[in-house]
Amino acid sequence: MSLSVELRGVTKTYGPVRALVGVNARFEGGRVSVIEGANGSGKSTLLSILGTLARPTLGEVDHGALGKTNAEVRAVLGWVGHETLAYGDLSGRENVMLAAKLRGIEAERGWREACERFDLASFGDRPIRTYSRGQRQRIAVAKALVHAPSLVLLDEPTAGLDARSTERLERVVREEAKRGAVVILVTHDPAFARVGDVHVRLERGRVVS
Ligand SMILES: Nc1ncnc2c1ncn2[C@@H]1O[C@H](COP(=O)(O)OP(=O)(O)OP(=O)(O)O)[C@@H](O)[C@H]1O
Repeated sequence: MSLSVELRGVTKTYGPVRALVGVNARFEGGRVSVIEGANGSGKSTLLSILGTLARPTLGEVDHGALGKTNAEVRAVLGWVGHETLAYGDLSGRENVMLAAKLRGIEAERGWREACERFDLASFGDRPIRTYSRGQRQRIAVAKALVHAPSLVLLDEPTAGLDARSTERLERVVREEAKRGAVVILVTHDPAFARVGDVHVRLERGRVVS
């Protein structure tokens, strides 16, 4: 069954601020969708609503076969937000293995695959608190994808990445879509945005294309 997420008339307000206004959009599995727009246009808010991490003030979100309840959707969610959540005293390897275990994946296999995919071997055994920003980001993405999630939501995933890591991430993002996942990302990087099959542009909380 093909996967999708659909928003119908989604509005999100924070007090007097209208972060999203009547958004209708459908995101299909097997494609990479890129959300674009200026600072404050509502991109992160949209991603949080798609990931069940925020609730719309008005309107509906239909996750279809991804799940009916928030818990069901979160079980198949791979999320990278602005803060890279990781245990600083544990190594990258331990962080990825823990994420794998929590998701019911065999930890060693989870690490091996992540290590190959994101080239983590050279720093994987050091504590995360000693990492550079880009190294942290690579671990964050590796952790998010360790369970082959069906819904992949990435908020500025190239933050801190060098050209080589950005290219690697582009390949990974395509692979995730190829296996059928709904992949939606936010980026300010025009070169990386070309990974998108579909582009959704927000202006002051409204979809303009
Ligand atoms: N928790 C919050 N409380 C109050 N206002 C908020 C909150 N979160 C977001 N906003 C406001 O909602 C609007 C949309 O914010 P959002 O973070 O979705 O924008 P964005 O397009 O992701 O921006 P950026 O490109 O800067 O990351 C902004 O005006 C922001 O100030």
